Amino acid sequence: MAENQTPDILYTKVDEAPELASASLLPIIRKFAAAAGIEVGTKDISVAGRILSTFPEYLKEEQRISDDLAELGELVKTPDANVIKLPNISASVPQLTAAIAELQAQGFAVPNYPEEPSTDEEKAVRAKYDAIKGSAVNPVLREGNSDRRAAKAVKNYAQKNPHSMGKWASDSKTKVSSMSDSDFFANEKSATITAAQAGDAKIEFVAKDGAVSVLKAGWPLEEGTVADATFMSVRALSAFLAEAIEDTKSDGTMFSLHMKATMMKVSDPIIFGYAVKAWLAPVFEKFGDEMAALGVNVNSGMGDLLERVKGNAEIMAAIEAVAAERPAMYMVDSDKGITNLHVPSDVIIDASMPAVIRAGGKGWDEKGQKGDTNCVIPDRCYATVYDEAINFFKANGALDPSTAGAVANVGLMAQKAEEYGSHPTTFEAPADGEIRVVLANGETLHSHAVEAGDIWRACTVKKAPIENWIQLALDRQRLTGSEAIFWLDSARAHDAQLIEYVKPALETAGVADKFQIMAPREATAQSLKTITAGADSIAITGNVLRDYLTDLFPILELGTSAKMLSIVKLMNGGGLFETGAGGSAPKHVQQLVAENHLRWDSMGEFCALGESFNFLADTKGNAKAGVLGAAAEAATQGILDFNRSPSRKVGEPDNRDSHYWFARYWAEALAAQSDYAALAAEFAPIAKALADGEEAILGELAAVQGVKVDLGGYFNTDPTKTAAVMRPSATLNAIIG
Ligand SMILES: NC(=O)C1=CN([C@@H]2O[C@H](COP(=O)(O)OP(=O)(O)OC[C@H]3O[C@@H](n4cnc5c(N)ncnc54)[C@H](OP(=O)(O)O)[C@@H]3O)[C@@H](O)[C@H]2O)C=CC1
Ligand SMILES: O=C(O)CCC(=O)C(=O)O
Ligand SMILES: [Mg+2]
Repeated sequence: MAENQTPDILYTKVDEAPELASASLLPIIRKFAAAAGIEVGTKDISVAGRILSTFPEYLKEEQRISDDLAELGELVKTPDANVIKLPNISASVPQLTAAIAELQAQGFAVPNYPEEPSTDEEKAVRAKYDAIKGSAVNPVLREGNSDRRAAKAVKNYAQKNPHSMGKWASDSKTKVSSMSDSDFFANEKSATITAAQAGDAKIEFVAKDGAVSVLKAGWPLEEGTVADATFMSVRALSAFLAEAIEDTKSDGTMFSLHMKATMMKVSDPIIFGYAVKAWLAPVFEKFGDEMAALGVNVNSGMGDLLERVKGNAEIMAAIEAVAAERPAMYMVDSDKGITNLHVPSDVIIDASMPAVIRAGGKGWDEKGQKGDTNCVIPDRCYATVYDEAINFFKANGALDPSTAGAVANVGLMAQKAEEYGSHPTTFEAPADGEIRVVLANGETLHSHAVEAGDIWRACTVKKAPIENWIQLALDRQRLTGSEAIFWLDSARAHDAQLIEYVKPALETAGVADKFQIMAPREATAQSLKTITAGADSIAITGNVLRDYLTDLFPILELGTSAKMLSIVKLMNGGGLFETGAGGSAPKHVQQLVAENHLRWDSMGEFCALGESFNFLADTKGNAKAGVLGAAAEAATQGILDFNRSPSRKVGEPDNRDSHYWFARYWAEALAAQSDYAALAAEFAPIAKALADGEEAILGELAAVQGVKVDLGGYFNTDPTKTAAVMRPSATLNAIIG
């Protein structure tokens, strides 16, 4: 590779558990790749990295770093992209402010997050931080639709080694509660943009007196784009939340709220804030002004609120008095007193609802007791999936992972598709009035009468991504012969527009009989029936259901979504290989710091690695990459066959042990192959050294566990300290270099 050229493969530097894992795994990957002349570069997309690259003017020359996310965002639009993307933090405001404080303490003079920006400078800083906040990475890199599924070997392993499942009682009181009206589902309008309507649209607010203000101008709508608008009435939301709290109390269950405040970074923290307000309603009635003066912002959660009011004994007493009257609360960490409402990013629906369902409908309350829970999901667009799953398991008992088939997913994700691209077009109504979408030709596309504070949003999905998604579905169905269902609700405005694309495409391809179109509730019931019978199904879904289902089904089938294969065929020809379908597992970092055991499972990385090398082989005719890819697949199989995945408990093999085994099986497979004699010769002594060193290496890895460790930071760890913690085997390091 010539200098200054993009490396053959780019591996992302992220945060939390997967980044710790990289400190051990990446040196191994680099060594093996280098032997085949393949360069593996890195790009920093961590939240700390994004903060530092955004504020060069606040930093000393030597502290400045490049804007790697912007560079990657360009690269994924080219056929040369070959990116291995690990999960990264999508920061809520409390996470963002914690990261800022840590960087400042480390000597980086980045500005504070302006809670209430007033000067122009503060407003500019706030706008920059808002671009770092929430799901700021994935939508930039996802220039393709997603193909998420369990590799055959992973699925076979799960069937042979079924994980534990909670029991579902038919009289379980666990349920899903949603609004019955005035939510996003009820108010949705959708249309497909015609040639005459295409061009830069704007979003306007029309006050009661007729005054028009522009909420967003220059909003490009291309021909063929499906453009939606909807809103949630906050008056109805507040009434619903108050009722849900009372209902939970009379059920004798615990209250839980499941949102996606990270990807839906504008709307969902607001909804979360209304829940905090509803929970503490009597306190707000009495002390609303005092709390406002103390800078309370409910959208940041109860944790932030308590921090601000803790000096006021009266308010604290009022909060305690309310707690005594409330139902039990679903906890994030009952030992530490962290509730569901503490931080908006602690309970994230895609991971949290499957965890409840896998546990047999159970959560943990303040006393650390297991119990049934009222799962509050205000909007109905997708809540029906969980409602139906819960009904299904109440009626049929828990899924049996030893016999269950698999639900794979083909997700419409490219180019900020659907709700997950809506944050720049989400607004709180400034007053009572009307919000409308006005097209380039002057026509009003959608309009809604709103009340002050209502959460209005518009979102789009473009024609080329829709067509690409349908094609991907056709390909996956043809390759597998599985049941294939488009999860689309003909009674929902947006879905009805998509069906207008899907039906003719299926007819043209002559495969209409191989696909079904079902609303999410019916599709859930059908898919669960199919996998219960041991067969497979392909869920062809929009972006939100892609996210939800690729945690739900793997967590039920495999025990975790960490083992998913997550391929994004980029629309311009490149490849983005996401590792797993889960997140950055903050719990795992806490455990590592407390007892030097990292239970992160790198199966997602292993699967992505094989795919990435194979892709390099296919697209660049790099035969050596193909050999490395096949050997990486054999190593992945070895991890499964010999049970080398990390254990959850200190004192047992962890993430680092699994990397040793991966390196060993990889080297053995390379030494054994005959396609490239030179590679075999190069890896034979490495394989031998790894085998000869087994006892020493495993001993050195085991010896370090059980004590506290220091990483020199949380968001911006010290690379030397992290490497020392994650690479504690001198014997292994001597072989890997
Ligand atoms: N693609 C991406 O970039 C994604 C990023 N995120 C971000 O990650 C953070 C945490 O999100 P959260 O919703 O809590 O989800 P996580 O998936 O990080 O955590 C949920 C649980 O899943 C299990 N888990 C996840 N990955 C692994 C793994 N590789 N090995 C073993 N177990 C695993 C762990 O459970 P156990 O208790 O069993 O160990 C973990 O505590 C947030 O900042 C979120 O925004 C979230 C999803 C995707
Ligand atoms: O980008 C994010 O915030 C989370 C992404 C996610 O959960 C997913 O893609 O499954
Ligand atoms: Mg997800």
